Amino acid sequence: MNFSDRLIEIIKKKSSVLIAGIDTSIENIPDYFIKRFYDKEKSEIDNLKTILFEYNRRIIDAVEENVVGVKFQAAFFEQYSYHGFEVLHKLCEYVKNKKLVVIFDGKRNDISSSAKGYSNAYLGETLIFGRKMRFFEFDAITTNPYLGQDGIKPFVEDCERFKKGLFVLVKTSNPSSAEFQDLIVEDKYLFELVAEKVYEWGKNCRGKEGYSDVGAVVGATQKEAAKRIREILPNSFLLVPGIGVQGGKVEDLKYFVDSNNMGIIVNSSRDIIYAYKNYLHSDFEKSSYLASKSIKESINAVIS
Ligand SMILES: O=c1ccn([C@@H]2O[C@H](COP(=O)(O)O)[C@@H](O)[C@H]2O)c(=O)[nH]1
Repeated sequence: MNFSDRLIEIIKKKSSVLIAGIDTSIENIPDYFIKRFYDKEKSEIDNLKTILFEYNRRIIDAVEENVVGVKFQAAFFEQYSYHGFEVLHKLCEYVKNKKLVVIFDGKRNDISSSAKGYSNAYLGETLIFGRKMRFFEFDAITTNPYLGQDGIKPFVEDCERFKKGLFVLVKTSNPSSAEFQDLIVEDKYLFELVAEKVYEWGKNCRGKEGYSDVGAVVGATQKEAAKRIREILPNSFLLVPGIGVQGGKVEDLKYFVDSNNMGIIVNSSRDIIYAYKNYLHSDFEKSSYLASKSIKESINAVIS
C-alpha cells in the first residue's frame, strides 16, 4: 500500500490529521519524572537514555488516540550524539507497532551519492557484506530541495520502491523564510518553482486514492503561500508545522486543505510534549492528552 493511501486510511479511522512532534530536550522534562527514573548507580548517559525514552514513550501513549502519527525531530536526538539515536531507534519501533505514521524530520539532502546514503538509512535499506539491512522503520522523511533534482531522486526512487513518503520543504514557517523562498525568479516566487518541482517529482508515485507520496512542508504561518501551493499541488499532502508557539493559526488551515477538505497533516510539538506547563503541572501525561484532544478538535472544526 502506498504511503498516501496508508495515511488516508489512518486519517479516516482516527478522524484526525494531527501529528505529535517529538522535540524533547531533557532539561524540559519535569523534575518529578527525572527523580522517579534517575538512578545514582548508573552513568549520566544511561540515565539520559532511560529518561528520554520513558518520557517520550508515555507522551506517545497519552496522545495516541488523538493523532495519526508522530514526527521525530532529528535535531533533538542528534544533540545527544549516538545515544540520542539509540533512543530514536527504539521510539521509532515503538510508534511503528502502534500502526501510526512515523516521520523522520531530518530535512536531509546532498549530492546524489550521499543523498542515497540518507535514503538508505531512513526509507530504504543498506547493503552490508552483500546483505540488505533495514535500520529505521520510518514511513516518511523531510528533505531540503536546495541541491536540485539529483539530490531528491534517490528519495523518490525509494518512495516508489518501498512505498514510503517524502515531504519537501517548500515554504517554511520561520521568520526568515522569505529571505530565499520569496525571491522572484522568472516572474514567480522561488517557493512556487519548488512546488512545481514537487509536482513533477511526485507524479509517478500516486496511490489508489490519487494522492502523491511526494508532498510538501508548508508552514502554518504562510496562509497566502499555502493558497498558491495548493493550486500547484492539488493532489499532494502538505505537512503543516507551526501552529501554536510559532504563531500559526488553526483557523488558517482552511487555506491549506484541498477541494475535498483533505490533504494535510498538521504537526504540533512543544504544545503537546510540554503541555504540563499550561495544563496540569503534576500530570504531564494527562496534560498532553488534553492538549492533543483540544488541538485535534479545533483543527476538525475548521476543516470538516
Ligand atoms: O517550516 C518548518 C519546518 C519544520 N518545522 C519543524 O516542526 C516542528 C514545530 O515545532 P513546534 O514546537 O510545534 O513549533 C519542529 O520540529 C520544527 O523543526 C517547523 O517548525 N517549520
